[in-house]
Amino acid sequence: MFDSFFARTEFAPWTSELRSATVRRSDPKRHGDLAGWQTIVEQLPNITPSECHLDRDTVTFGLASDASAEQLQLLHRGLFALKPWRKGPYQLFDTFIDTEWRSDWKWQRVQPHIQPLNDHRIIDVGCGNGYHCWRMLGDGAKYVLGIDPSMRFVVQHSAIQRYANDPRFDLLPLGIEDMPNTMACFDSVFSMGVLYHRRNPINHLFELKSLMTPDGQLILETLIVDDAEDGVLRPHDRYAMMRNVWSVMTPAHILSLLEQAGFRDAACVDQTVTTTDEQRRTEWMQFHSLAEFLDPDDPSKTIEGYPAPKRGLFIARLR
Ligand SMILES: Nc1ncnc2c1ncn2[C@@H]1O[C@H](C[S@+](CC[C@H]([NH3+])C(=O)[O-])CC(=O)[O-])[C@@H](O)[C@H]1O
Repeated sequence: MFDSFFARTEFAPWTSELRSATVRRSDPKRHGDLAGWQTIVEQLPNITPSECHLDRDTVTFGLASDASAEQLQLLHRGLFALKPWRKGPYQLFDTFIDTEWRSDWKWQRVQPHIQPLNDHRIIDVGCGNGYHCWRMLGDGAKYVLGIDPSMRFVVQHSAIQRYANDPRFDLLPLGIEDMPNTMACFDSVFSMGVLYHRRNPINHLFELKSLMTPDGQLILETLIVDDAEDGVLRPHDRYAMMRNVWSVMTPAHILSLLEQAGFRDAACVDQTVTTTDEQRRTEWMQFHSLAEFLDPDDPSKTIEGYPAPKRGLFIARLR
């Protein structure tokens, strides 16, 4: 499943460390459902897409006319069985995957503020099933490595790669903590929606820094709050029903952490409140979504009484 990454010579110095972590993370004993998901992917029909579009809001592989009615039905059934699909949207032949998130909206906020990605080698930390990685390739990136510890998302990616068959994109089942700290070879380092999941935020910034080339750019996107004591809101238990949110910081606090971690020219270039149009329940993600995580009497608050989710986008460099 991960052979294409391990065949790349430019990562040879780190291959053995990354291979051990990949084997450990994808151990079927840790994931009761993994074998079943892999069988679903193996049983997807063989169809060759006549065209692919990575530069569209809906990342698209193939046309309905590329396959028989029976193949289209098998494809739809297989992809649907891999739900919940959180990040997208995607179109595979005649199947439209209407994901929980309009991830294209985030990309529209990011794209105008970053250095062109032409010929960049990129890492996307916490990439989910890889929606934004496809968009990076659509914007001219040379190669994208996505990492995400969730095996379900890795398997969803392998279903898409079955049709995309694109050697410029690998997704490994890794957390940022699995990455070697000497792998400074990425021109753009993306960390979107991960910082608040890390117990030690400045440590996360150092981890990201260690992956960057000296001229590289950091694109950091995370939950923010307008005000908090000492700049940090630490949810007591859950935040918008999420268990693993350790801290939500003010933009000023995040900028100061970036400076402490040795980044230059750090700027907060966008702040956007997440709406129930951007994150919502769909046929492809049938669990509760943002509408159920907000106070029904006051949608400016989460159900726990904290400020409702707002996201900040930060750009920084090393020199
Ligand atoms: N230690 C970790 N290391 C790496 N990834 C992690 C870790 N812990 C959790 N994740 C992964 O980080 C992702 C966070 S979602 C953002 C997805 C995409 N980036 C987006 O911007 O839409 C949050 C959101 O919904 O915004 C999930 O896929 C986790 O599995």
